[in-house]
Amino acid sequence: MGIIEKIKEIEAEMARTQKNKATEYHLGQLKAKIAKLRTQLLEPPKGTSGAGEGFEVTKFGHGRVALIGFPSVGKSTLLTMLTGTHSEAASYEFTTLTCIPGIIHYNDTKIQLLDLPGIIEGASEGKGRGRQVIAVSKSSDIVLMVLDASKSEGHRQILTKELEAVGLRLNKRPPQIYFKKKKTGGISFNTTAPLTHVDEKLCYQILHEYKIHNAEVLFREDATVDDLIDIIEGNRKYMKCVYVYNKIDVVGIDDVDKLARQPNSIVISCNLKLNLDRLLAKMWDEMGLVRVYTKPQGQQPDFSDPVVLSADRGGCTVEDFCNHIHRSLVKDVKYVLVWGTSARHYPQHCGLAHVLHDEDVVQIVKKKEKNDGEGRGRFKSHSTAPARISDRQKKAPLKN
Ligand SMILES: Nc1nc2c(ncn2[C@@H]2O[C@H](COP(=O)(O)OP(=O)(O)OP(=O)(O)O)[C@@H](O)[C@H]2O)c(=O)[nH]1
Ligand SMILES: [K+]
Ligand SMILES: [Mg+2]
Repeated sequence: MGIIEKIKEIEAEMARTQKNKATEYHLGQLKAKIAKLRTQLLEPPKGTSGAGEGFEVTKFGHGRVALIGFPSVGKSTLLTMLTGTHSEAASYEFTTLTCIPGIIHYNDTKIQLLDLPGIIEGASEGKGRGRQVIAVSKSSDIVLMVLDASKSEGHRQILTKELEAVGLRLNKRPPQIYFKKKKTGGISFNTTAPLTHVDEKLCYQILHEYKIHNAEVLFREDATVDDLIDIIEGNRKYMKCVYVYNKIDVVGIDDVDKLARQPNSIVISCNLKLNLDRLLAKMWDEMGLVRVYTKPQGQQPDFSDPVVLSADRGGCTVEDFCNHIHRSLVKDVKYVLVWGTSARHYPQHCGLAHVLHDEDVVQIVKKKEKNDGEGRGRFKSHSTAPARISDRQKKAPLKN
């Protein structure tokens, strides 16, 4: 029996089983069995990288965004509008068959946008080009789930389920469960919050299913069996997702209003060019990119050429900033001067661990270089509340 058949069989057994206190342990075990099989399913076939022909697109720019959605919701139309790269659009389904990259220039950063074939129910089990599409989505920083505003709301749930089945968790944070496998000592089960979904016995059973007999488990919140399985599997990817409802030109205003009020959602029309600027702003915000401008001593920073950092990709500390400029720079740094919202006063003397904010300005002071003392003077005299540098910059140049 193939893996998919095995999953189907267990799903059928779960559907047959009544949900109550007595069956709780059995159902938990079945969930773990399915999770194990799904992980097996994700392993790329031997001798391939998993992406497949037409899907191996080189990463480019400061971040990557994937367009995911049912066929003919307008993904390719949107890519063409936002990037200027042409991607074939037509009224028939499965017009797009490969991954088509385009570039969005926004806020002095470059974002790679990927158009993908439409996916359908069963994508996680390999229907259509589901597996390739999912592999590409996992490689991106955020997902834009494109939906047809005139079609069933159920599409969003179906797609979310398909992505969950392959280990993607949209707009969720990792469960607050500490888990560590041990060599000996048995299972130690602890909790710092009252649990209503999982008890010690259920936890043991799930671990047993994974053949884990020595481990430390600490629940820091009222997590579920699914959360526990996610932590044990350890291969989940937590991603931001913006729900993009396209084609609002063919929907009544009341329905548009309802969709627009849902969390993480934005309503657009490619045909009428409606709201595309708000979509870009939302996308950019969700990516959490941090632009840092370098200021050479005695000169103004170049505000058109930021170093772009990200908390999700590599981090946003002064050290990350230095490593971005040059790998060997960190060891020469004495301290840095920082202007911007991360600084308590201008300029603030900061060490390598200081966390930078978007639009901060940084001047590096190297170990052997003599500091002229100007920084310290300003440290005392300047107590203005930090503001975005780009706003301040228009009024007065930065000294140092
Ligand atoms: N009414 C309306 N139609 C749109 C809009 N955007 C795209 N379309 C139409 O929707 C159809 C499908 O567009 P595509 O861009 O090919 O959709 P897709 O999601 O890339 O489709 P596949 O590649 O087949 O998955 C085309 O006929 C578009 O002209 C819109 O804002 N409003
Ligand atoms: K289409
Ligand atoms: Mg398309």
